[in-house]
Amino acid sequence: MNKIHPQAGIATEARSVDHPTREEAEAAVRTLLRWAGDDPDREGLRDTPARVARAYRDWFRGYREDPVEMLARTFEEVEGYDEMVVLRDIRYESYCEHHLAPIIGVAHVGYIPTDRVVGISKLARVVDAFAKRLQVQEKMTAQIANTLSEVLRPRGVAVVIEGEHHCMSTRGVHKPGVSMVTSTMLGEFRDDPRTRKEFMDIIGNPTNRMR
Ligand SMILES: Nc1nc2c(ncn2[C@@H]2O[C@H](COP(=O)(O)OP(=O)(O)OP(=O)(O)O)[C@@H](O)[C@H]2O)c(=O)[nH]1
Ligand SMILES: [Zn+2]
Repeated sequence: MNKIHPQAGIATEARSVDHPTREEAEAAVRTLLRWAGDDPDREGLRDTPARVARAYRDWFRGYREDPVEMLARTFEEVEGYDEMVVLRDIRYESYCEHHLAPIIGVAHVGYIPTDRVVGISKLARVVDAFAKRLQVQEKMTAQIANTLSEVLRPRGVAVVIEGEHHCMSTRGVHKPGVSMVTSTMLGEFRDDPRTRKEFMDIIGNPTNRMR
């Protein structure tokens, strides 16, 4: 079951799974090494299952992070600042849930505060908390926007994500340099075309940004 945060009704954790032991995880890596056509007992590969198990803890650390808690501390003394706040070009590394291949790109996050703002590093932390999981880009975009909207209760939230999917560039259709662009606009960003345009002007033209 997902852990539902009481404050916001947001699913903040992946489904709790029957967590394997480290030995089981390493055995699975040995199997994949054999599947690749190599010998897991040769010297160079002997420590690889342990390394991969450790790497998975890093690549998928988002399952152990709570984006709602990250947004808990806010600041009210902003002299009535009520214009758009934008953090652009937040580099992220995520993983395609279909092939386990990297999705690498940048996220742009904007919101219009009501009476309180959040530390800007927290916006980047929320991006990472969702990125460091197995993802579909559309879902990641919506999760980031919905979390900011439900926790901060701002007048609007905009999230644009660009991603190069390595499952498309290094295998399958083999199309390097293609970027997928997704967006979720909520509140004033969705309702007011001028607000949306101001945000899009601030983040600029996505073309070539990732290269
Ligand atoms: N919409 C969307 N599609 C994705 C994302 N990541 C990967 N995909 C696509 O998911 C699809 C999975 O298609 P399948 O036909 O089941 O898998 P496949 O046979 O490996 O497909 P190919 O990649 O075309 O070789 C592929 O078209 C991927 O390009 C994503 O974040 N969003
Ligand atoms: Zn993929």
